[in-house]
Amino acid sequence: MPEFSRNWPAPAKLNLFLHINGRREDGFHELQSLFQFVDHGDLLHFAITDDGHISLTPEVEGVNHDDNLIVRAAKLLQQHSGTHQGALIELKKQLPMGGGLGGGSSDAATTLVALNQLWQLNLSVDTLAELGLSLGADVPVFVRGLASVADGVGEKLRPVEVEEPWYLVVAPGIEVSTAEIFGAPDLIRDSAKLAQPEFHQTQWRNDCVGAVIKRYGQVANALAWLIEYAPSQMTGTGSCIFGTFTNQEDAQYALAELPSEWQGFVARGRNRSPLLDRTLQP
Ligand SMILES: C[C@](O)(CO)[C@H](O)COP(=O)(O)OP(=O)(O)OC[C@H]1O[C@@H](n2ccc(N)nc2=O)[C@H](O)[C@@H]1O
Ligand SMILES: Nc1ncnc2c1ncn2[C@@H]1O[C@H](COP(=O)(O)OP(=O)(O)OP(=O)(O)O)[C@@H](O)[C@H]1O
Repeated sequence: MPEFSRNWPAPAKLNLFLHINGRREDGFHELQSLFQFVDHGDLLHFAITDDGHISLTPEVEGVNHDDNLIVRAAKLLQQHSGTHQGALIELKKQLPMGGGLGGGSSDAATTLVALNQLWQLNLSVDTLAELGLSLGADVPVFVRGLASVADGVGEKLRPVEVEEPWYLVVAPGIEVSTAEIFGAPDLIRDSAKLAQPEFHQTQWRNDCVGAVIKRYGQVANALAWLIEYAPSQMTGTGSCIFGTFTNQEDAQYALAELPSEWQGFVARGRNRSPLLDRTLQP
């Protein structure tokens, strides 16, 4: 049996705010968003081989092997570096998919960072982030591992230090189509650009939430429930929502009351991702 390098974290992200400032000619939206990580996510294990083959177990339900962002990230790294090494990859999927937690993007970033180290490629973080961008808009922030304000169409990142509260994340059990929400005629897309939006906490909001709750009743119901316990918001284009708590006990208390039709977890906000911490370990 090949030896596995275990427990590479692929944490979830939350968009603490998502302000949409305009729509470009090509249909993409100018936005400002604050990304923070949490200490909960998927876990990946890697064993290095010398046959060039990439395998992933178990398969992710509903995603073809070659479409999986983990496999695509590994193959992209092979192509870019010219290495003949391969990898057996095990995935412990814990994050709900299509929920705005960025699980697929985070898995891809962790694969890039871990294989760069294990294949001894010595590619820079800038190079890995650039490769990651070709896989998805949210991959670079996971590669860099620092809470950041994104600007432009999400590609410009500026690291920031913000509070690290406890969150109760609730998954209403449905997938929201990002393209549908960005295409919605009623989407708010004229928010003012703020010079340093992280300083204006009272103005933090998600401009997509109105368009989402109008179309997805489960998100509206979950938000109405959570807001009774804590200030609550949606992440990305949903469907997941999060309540912000000053301590773990209160978040756990609310989780214990969660209606059985929804899933949820309690996690701590992190300005430095668990992946960044892991890269410093053997
Ligand atoms: C908005 C965020 O949820 C913030 O975390 C993400 O950046 C969305 O990332 P994602 O789910 O990987 O979505 P992408 O595959 O990049 O984009 C899906 C679709 O959303 C729309 N889209 C996305 C980003 C953006 N700045 N403007 C857009 O209009 C486009 O129609 C695009 O085709
Ligand atoms: N390893 C993977 N894990 C999850 N989804 C994957 C993976 N590889 C490919 N996908 C595809 O990516 C889609 C989006 O998954 P993901 O969990 O990243 O969504 P999300 O949390 O809504 O992300 P975002 O916040 O970027 O919108 C899935 O529906 C699935 O088809």
